[in-house]
Amino acid sequence: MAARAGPGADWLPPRAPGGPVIHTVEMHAGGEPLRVVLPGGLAGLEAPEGLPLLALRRRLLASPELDGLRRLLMHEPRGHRDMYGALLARSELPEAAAGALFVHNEGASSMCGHAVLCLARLALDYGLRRPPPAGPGEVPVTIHCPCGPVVAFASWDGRRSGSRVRFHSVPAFAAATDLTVDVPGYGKVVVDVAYGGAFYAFLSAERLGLDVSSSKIRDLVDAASAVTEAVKAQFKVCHPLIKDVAFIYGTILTDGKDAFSDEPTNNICVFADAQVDRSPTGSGVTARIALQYHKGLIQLDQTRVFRSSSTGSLFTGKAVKEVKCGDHNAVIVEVSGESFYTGTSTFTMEDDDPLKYGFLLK
Ligand SMILES: O=C(O)[C@H]1NCC[C@@H]1O
Repeated sequence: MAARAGPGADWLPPRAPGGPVIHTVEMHAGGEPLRVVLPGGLAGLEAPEGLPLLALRRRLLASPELDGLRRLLMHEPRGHRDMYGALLARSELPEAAAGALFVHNEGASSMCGHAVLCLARLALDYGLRRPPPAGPGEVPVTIHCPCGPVVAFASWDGRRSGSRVRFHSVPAFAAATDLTVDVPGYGKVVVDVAYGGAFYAFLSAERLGLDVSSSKIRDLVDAASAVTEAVKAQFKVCHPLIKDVAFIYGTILTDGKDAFSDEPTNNICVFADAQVDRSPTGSGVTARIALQYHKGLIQLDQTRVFRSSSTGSLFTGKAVKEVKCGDHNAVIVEVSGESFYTGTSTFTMEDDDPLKYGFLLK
């Protein structure tokens, strides 16, 4: 038999009869990966006509089979502890190019800004959003996220999308400020809690005796994870409109530079199961801007630059409109950044593989 040179009819390896064959598009934004499964690409995740996205997310979280496929895609050997994914499905919102279920090493999140920066491009390039007949220009692309519809704006040159993308967040707000929590190993710690499509605890790393730019990632991850667990245990988070998003997703350690400046401010986001964002974290930038606006540290349309302390990648953020979210004074935040394609993959599995649904090193 001639050696196989590349994809063709017989390229797939021996695999479980009737087992999954999952095609993905691989992207990143600011270094944070995104493994995308297009609508219909994951058996069992089809969204019947009109099924609300949040119901589909609940089904994903409750189904051992679907969670097994999440682990197959996210965990080793096909992924790794810090892999991130978007499982796309039909949305009940007619204006949405797709519904997005964001998955990571532990489960599913409510918002993912770096993913929206990727998905706006993919929607145009893969036909989920028809490009404008008018030809080149900036194109609005609505991605239906668990936190709500997010409108992104991607450039289109008539043939393909461009790498720079921006999006307008869902209403973002400060949920608590100067909250004291007791963090095992660190004592009493003062944090803020804010929502940018997902709830995060915020504090400067120096409050934990660390430096967000020079401390070891391991030390930052351990400290941030301890803060997350403490806030989860000591603060009841709630969202006025969507109960599914009412959970502390992670902790963002900052350089403490919250007052407006033209200089970038550094942060690192630790979320899910000690997972580290390589990007500045789009939903985290959204929540940080909302917090800074709440504290009167920035004005509308003042752009700030956010740098990921893990890779140095940059996103920008600015509050563009005051809104209400229940009783909260909230803002719509515009986040911008660049996303890129890194390839495609096809994943299969063999029935007798004892690690067929993946594993994570502790
Ligand atoms: O950019 C973001 O918002 C996402 N990146 C990984 C963690 C967050 O969901």
